[in-house]
Amino acid sequence: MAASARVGGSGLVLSRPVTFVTGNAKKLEEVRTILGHSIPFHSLKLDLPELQGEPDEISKEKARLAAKEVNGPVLVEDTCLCFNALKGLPGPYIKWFLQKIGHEGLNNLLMAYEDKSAYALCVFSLALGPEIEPITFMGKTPGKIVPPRGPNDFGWDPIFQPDGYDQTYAEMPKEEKNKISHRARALALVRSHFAEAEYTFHMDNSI
Ligand SMILES: O=P(O)(O)OP(=O)(O)OP(=O)(O)OC[C@H]1O[C@@H](n2cnc3c(O)ncnc32)[C@H](O)[C@@H]1O
Ligand SMILES: [Mg+2]
Repeated sequence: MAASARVGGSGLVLSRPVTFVTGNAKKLEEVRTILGHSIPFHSLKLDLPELQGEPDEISKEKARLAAKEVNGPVLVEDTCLCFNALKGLPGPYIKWFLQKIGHEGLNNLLMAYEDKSAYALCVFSLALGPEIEPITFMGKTPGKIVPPRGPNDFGWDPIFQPDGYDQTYAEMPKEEKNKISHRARALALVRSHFAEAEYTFHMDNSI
């Protein structure tokens, strides 16, 4: 199946709609809610390798790998939770830290420091095809790390309290999180990009 992109009348014409590739059902749920019908996309559940490096490079490489797998336009995202006292760590390695030491262990990492401030960072990368250099979009929400409060249904939500709120991500209504989250901020940029680029998506594989 050929996947290609070419410049059309007002913007790039793509061989098919964008596929959002993630192994995380909660991410997908938030992306669907935040984007609504503003960008047409499919989703594909695929566990891509957990890469190392700077957040934007990890996200770009993830997009390159996903575009090869899908052989077409893809959107991926990588989320980091960065502690200022630890110079940005665990950052992109938060998944393993959370899995191994949990909410309590993450709080304990900051025990020796007065500074409990942190930020949630979301980096989306859009690759229009396997041979096309990905473009990245970053969203950041500052806050602090607190002992867990609220339902434990999405990652580190119970221990992240965004600045200006007395609730953690887990305690606040989903609509509220989706207004101010790292993911919502990054997706606002993705949406502006799509609005400006005026891509046309074809279901026809022959272009
Ligand atoms: O397939 P992908 O998209 O990579 O999904 P993932 O679960 O592996 O996600 P990441 O590699 O981006 O790792 C981020 C970790 O942070 C968690 N996470 C991501 N977004 C979150 C959010 O908005 N709130 C709380 N936890 C989040 C997620 O469950 C992971 O443990
Ligand atoms: Mg991952």
